[in-house]
Amino acid sequence: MADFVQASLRVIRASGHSPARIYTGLALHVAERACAIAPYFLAWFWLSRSAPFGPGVAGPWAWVEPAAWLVLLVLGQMLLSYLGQMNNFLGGYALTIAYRGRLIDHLQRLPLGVFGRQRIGHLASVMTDDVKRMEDVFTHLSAELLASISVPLLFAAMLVWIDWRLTLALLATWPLALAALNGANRFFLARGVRKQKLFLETSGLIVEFIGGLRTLRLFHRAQAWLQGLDARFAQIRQHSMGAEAWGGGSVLVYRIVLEGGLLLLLAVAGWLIAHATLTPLTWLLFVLVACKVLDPLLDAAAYLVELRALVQSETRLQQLLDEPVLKEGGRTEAPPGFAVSYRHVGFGYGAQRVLHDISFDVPEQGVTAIVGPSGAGKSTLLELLARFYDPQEGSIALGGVDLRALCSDTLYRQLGFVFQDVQLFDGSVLENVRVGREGASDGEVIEACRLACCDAFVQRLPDGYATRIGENGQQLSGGERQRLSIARALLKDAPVLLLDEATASVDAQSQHEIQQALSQLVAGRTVIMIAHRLPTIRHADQILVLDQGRIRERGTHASLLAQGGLYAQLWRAQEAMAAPLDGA
Ligand SMILES: Nc1ncnc2c1ncn2[C@@H]1O[C@H](COP(=O)(O)OP(=O)(O)OP(=O)(O)O)[C@@H](O)[C@H]1O
Repeated sequence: MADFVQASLRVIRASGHSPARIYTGLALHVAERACAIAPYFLAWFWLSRSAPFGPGVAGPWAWVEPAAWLVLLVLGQMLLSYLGQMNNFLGGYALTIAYRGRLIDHLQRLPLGVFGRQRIGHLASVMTDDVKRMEDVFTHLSAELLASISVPLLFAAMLVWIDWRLTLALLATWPLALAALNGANRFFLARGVRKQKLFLETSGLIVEFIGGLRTLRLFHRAQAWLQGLDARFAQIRQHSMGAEAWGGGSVLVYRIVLEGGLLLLLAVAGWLIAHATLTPLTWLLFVLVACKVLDPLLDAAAYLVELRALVQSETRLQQLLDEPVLKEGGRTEAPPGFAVSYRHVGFGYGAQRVLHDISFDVPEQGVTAIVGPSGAGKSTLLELLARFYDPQEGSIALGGVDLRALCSDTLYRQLGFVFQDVQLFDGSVLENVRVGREGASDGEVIEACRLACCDAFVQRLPDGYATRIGENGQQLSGGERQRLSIARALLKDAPVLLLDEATASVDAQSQHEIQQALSQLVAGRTVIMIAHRLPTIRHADQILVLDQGRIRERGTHASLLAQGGLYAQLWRAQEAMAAPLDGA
């Protein structure tokens, strides 16, 4: 319970929204519950004052006052219930909207490197399922839980006043029952963490399975994956059954101990009646009320599952909120120039060191190409310039200004990107290219597409530039997607261009068209490009050869060939691969 309260308070704090409305709703719910139980005590009170139980004589109109009170209580209960619910709904939704806004804002400020593919399934689950759970808690569960707890407490307060001995008998088993419930809670919480982890891993696998189904089926691996998923489900089932068997036992103990209070009550009442110290009316009241007191407490055990889920969801959301955001620099004006310099840059993913002591300069409007074997750290080197991450050692400057001093919007305004992994959205071609520059006219977008050699294939689409291209542009070929991303970059017209050449994976005609589009794009810009096909960078001003995270060689194409080192080896290897094809 303490975990639940702390988790709820953390959510309230994180949302930055006033919880006044929720508290009002909860207070109204308690008042509503008080109206619901009041008739028992009023009946006891009137009956104990009048015949045959009390000294008074019931007149013909004696029912009028109790009836009026009853009507008043029912009306009050209805009104309080309505107002309580409204306050809880409105307050709960407003708070969770603010909380979700805070999470989205936080996500937006995380370093771009955090959104690696492996995290998308996890993030999607956290941002939908876990936030939805918070919404349910603040709009429904908290009120129901408070009602479950407040009813027994209100009853107990009244019963103590009527007969403390019977009340004591009724309450005597509560501490033991609560201890059993607490034990069950701790047990479920510990098991639940592992179960949730299994769930999250499994949903990540399902996302990956659906995303990669085409490849898996083509390679006849779908069945093997399904077996892997089945094994995961079996693990979850086994884990859940273990948890239910043991945890369910504790809940059963809680219920038995709680209901044992009824037996104790009857025994004490019998003893008191035998000693003539208890009126039959008070005995009747306690017997009637005892079940009403216990019912909500028994219900409270059922909320245990939801409380546990809430605590776990909140933990995951808090972990997300605890992820360090990208430190924003204060400088909002563009740097005075667009030369790039890396100084003693070192970087690693966790314990794995990927870049070591990297220093180089990219002159303004010059083309610097990065080549090297797979896994050498080329993409990482480029991503550091876009602040996907900050270097752990050394610094990177644009126009002489350290990237960390620049506001990220200012930095991104100076950078154009053409990466291998082109992200397209389920909108029209026009909308997708316009992502490059908000507010660009249709004419400007079409002109950029024309320069990027997109016009011909776009015209062939059913509705031309208005054609919707499906989620992530699945209706387009790799080369077409690539050219749309070049059109975007052309439209953005940023002075610095980061290019991850992807022509290796497309056919010769597409390669030619992409090359043509790129030559439009690189003109007059500071360019850093990762090159996979060495012929495309023969004319680069500078070529850096990266190997195992270190710059092994640097120079022009001719000077590197003359050196006869790694670059010359790579060149010869590519020539040898191309030769049979050229000869064919
Ligand atoms: N997000 C990440 N988390 C952990 N390790 C990563 C991540 N991205 C890359 N790596 C690792 O860092 C090393 C360098 O990767 P990087 O993608 O920078 O190399 P690369 O030279 O661009 O390779 P390629 O030419 O195959 O794309 C590799 O060992 C890779 O496994």
